[in-house]
Amino acid sequence: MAISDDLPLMRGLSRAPIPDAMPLVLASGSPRRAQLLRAAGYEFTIDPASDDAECGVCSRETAPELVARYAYRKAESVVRRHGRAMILAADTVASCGGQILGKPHNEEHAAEMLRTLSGRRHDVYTGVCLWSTGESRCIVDVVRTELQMQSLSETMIREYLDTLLWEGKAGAFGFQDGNDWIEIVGGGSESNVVGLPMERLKELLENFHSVAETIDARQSETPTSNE
Ligand SMILES: Cc1cn([C@H]2C[C@H](O)[C@@H](COP(=O)(O)OP(=O)(O)OP(=O)(O)O)O2)c(=O)[nH]c1=O
Repeated sequence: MAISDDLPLMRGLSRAPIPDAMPLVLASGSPRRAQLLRAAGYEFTIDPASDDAECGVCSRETAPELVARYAYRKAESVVRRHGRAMILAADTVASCGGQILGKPHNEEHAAEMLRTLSGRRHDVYTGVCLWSTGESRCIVDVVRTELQMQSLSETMIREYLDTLLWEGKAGAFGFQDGNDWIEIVGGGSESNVVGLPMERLKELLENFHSVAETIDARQSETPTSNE
């Protein structure tokens, strides 16, 4: 098994201009999101969202609703620190059999998640929020990618846990980790699985002026996604 956390070459890594040539700010501490943006040719600065942007789980929330809400909250948590800028935030979870799998708290939690995913179809959802501070307008969108995990033995799970590659990854598994345990079903977005749907991001930037909503009208709620 490879033990590199570098991203493999991915499809769909091209950039769109930032509306009104605003400076782009990535409100994320995820190394994968920064790597994807760099690989696509974006110039940006990084200002990670507050940790408390991810607290407060609503028990009846679906995975797409959760990632939309968290992406919005992450963007909101950095907005006041910036003048005229386009803020980009995202949140990623896996969803399997009705369970939402976020980042594991520890090794045993990671082992449980891998046992849940073993041999099963599941989805990875990433919520993306683009927030233009200048006009106080934002857009939140969610992309789903369907995946198939092969059956994992306890030995495979323990060996993977020993690499520590599960740390900080939703569902305790990195699609990019260099083994062939997991496959995308039906040609979905690879970059979405790794934390930022680059194809959708480009579309959102290209259409920002026609799709973004004013922040006041939203009253801090996030839209329900169709995904
Ligand atoms: C499913 C999957 C997720 N991930 C990562 C992407 C995200 O970094 C992470 C999910 O956690 P997030 O909470 O979405 O993001 P983060 O905590 O890393 O960063 P921030 O909140 O500052 O934006 O899981 C992979 O790297 N590979 C995968 O295959």
